[in-house]
Amino acid sequence: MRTAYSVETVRTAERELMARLPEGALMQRAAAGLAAACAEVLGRVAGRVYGSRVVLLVGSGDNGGDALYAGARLARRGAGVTAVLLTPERAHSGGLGALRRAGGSVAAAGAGEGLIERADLVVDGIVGIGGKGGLRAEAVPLAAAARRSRAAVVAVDLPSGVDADTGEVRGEAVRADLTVTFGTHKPGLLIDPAREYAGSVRLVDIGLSLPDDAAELEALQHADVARLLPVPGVESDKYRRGVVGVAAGSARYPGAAVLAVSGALRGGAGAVRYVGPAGDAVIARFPETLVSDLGPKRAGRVQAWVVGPGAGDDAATVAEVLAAQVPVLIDADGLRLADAGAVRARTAPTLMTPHAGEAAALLGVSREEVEGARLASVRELAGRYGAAVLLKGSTTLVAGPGGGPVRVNATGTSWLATAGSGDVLSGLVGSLLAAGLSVVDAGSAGAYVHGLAGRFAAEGAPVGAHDVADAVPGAWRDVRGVG
Ligand SMILES: NC(=O)C1=CN([C@@H]2O[C@H](COP(=O)(O)OP(=O)(O)OC[C@H]3O[C@@H](n4cnc5c(N)ncnc54)[C@H](O)[C@@H]3O)[C@@H](O)[C@H]2O)[C@@H](O)CC1
Ligand SMILES: Nc1ncnc2c1ncn2[C@@H]1O[C@H](COP(=O)(O)OP(=O)(O)O)[C@@H](O)[C@H]1O
Ligand SMILES: [K+]
Repeated sequence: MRTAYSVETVRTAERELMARLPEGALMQRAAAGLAAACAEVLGRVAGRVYGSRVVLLVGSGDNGGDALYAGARLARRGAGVTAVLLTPERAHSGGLGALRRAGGSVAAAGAGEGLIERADLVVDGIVGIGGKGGLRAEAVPLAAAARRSRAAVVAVDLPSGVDADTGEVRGEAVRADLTVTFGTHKPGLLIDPAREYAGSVRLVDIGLSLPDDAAELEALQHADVARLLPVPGVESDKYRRGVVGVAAGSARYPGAAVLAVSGALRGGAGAVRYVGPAGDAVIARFPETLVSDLGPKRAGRVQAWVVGPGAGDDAATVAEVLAAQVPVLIDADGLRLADAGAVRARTAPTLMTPHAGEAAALLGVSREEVEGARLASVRELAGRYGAAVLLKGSTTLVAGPGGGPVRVNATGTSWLATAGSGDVLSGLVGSLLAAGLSVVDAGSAGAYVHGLAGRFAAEGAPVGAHDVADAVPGAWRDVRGVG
């Protein structure tokens, strides 16, 4: 499991560690890791460190100090290192001394942009976890020059200008090819839009110890998901594996029912029960489905329900499903049709799976506001509804009903932005619920497998939602390391 911690938690852990170490030791650890990563990048872009051109963008805090000490290490290996100081009177004095002693120099006022244009590597040490808001005016032209330049950009701890705790980007920020972060991931490195600014992320261990229960974010990895995915035992039968009910589709949108069932059949439940007006279309495509036209209450036992994909205006079915004493996943039209009081009153677990537009409608804000503040939005929805919430998008977030770390999933690909792929996800996750996973585990493991399936199906070319469903077994095998 990959975890990310808030700035406050990082600061506390840093203080504790610093009290036990000689002064400056932590910064030296950070600088050593940063310099090693920069040397690798220089090997790729300039062929070697010796003789390469490195520009350090140095702000007024310790983030700039890291950049200066790393720059000193590169200068000792023969790189031509020049520091551009954003506030010369407040630059880290120890780091500046080290850089000068190693043969590095400080740029003359106004020379920054020209230097960046000719550089092989730009090291962004403008601001790290001490940053507030977007880049300040004096840093904006430098960030723009770095973007124009053919130089590689390595961000120190965080791309300057992004919010470490939320992933929000208000105003200008540095766009990095690589971010070298210290001690732990910060939430902003894992959540869009900031995640995109970070490029790839490398974690340098500086010896911080962080409490397991204080993580802000958790990102499942293959091994975590492999442990969660249900696998039938020798004594299993279809009922013991769980039956998932799918109440979806309408005369207008029969395809949503077919796609939700296609996901459900690949999600680990022993049987899929379909309820709704698209039974013929479902059976034609998936004859193994148990189809009923009696409505959710009389359709027979299920261990979990999925309601809402393509449901049109069928509020009665949504209400009937919400009255069931089993886990319920509410998606798409179901989110609009569900009575908020009925959702809050449920005693069995509930998982809501909006995309940003649906989340915006539920919260009464704009889509852009949700996309700009995903973490706050998913937590707010979970709190309001007393339900788990899976917010879809480029990084999918899953918040539990009672707080705790939010799960983040980044296995997806933008090729998944295709009509109906969310219906496949809802069926898949519903099936995992029926198999007995908790709402947060089902949502995050389902999003993981679905994202991977999207990648496998697309491989760089457009796909339809049914291709994603077809790729789920391959993703599942990949996660389990079989086949
Ligand atoms: N505390 C420690 O022991 C360690 C800290 N490390 C580094 O130290 C950083 C934190 O250092 P600081 O607490 O000094 O904080 P930063 O260096 O992140 O930033 C603080 C400074 O930036 C200015 N600033 C704030 N917002 C700005 C903005 N939007 N644009 C431009 N300037 C802005 C502030 O006026 C302040 O002077 C970490 O991100 C990491 O890089 C590492 O060396 C590891 C060890
Ligand atoms: N840019 C993106 N990058 C990665 N995944 C994405 C992106 N856009 C959408 N997705 C994923 O694709 C799926 C789309 O679901 P949704 O928006 O509900 O579509 P639909 O309602 O058409 O089924 C979700 O799993 C979502 O996380
Ligand atoms: K930085």
